[in-house]
Amino acid sequence: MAVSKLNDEDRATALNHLPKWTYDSDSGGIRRTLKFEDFAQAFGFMTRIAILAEKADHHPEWFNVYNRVEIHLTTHDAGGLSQRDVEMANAIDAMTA
Ligand SMILES: C[C@H](O)[C@H](O)[C@H]1CNC2=NC(N)=NC(=O)C2=N1
Repeated sequence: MAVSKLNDEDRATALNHLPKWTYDSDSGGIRRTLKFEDFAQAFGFMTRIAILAEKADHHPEWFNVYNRVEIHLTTHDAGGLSQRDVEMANAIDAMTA
């Protein structure tokens, strides 16, 4: 399914609803860092996201050290932030609320 990059206005609106995420103008994506109690909690979270990502065919870029997970969401096919990233960010927020 074709997916397009959000324009500036739609991106600003989306980011207003995602206060835990930071726009990275260099990459055109959004970032959030999460901290868990320990590695098992962090990895369990990553596993749940991995299942969602496979279903959505939309995959996060991420980095994990012990209890910290740094997530970067961008849409390679669109060359920046798309609605798919916004949906993934919302799913992540819902899972960590
Ligand atoms: C062929 C397949 O649909 C694409 O490569 C999907 C897979 N996962 C993806 N994940 C992300 N983050 N961006 C994409 O453009 C993307 N494309």
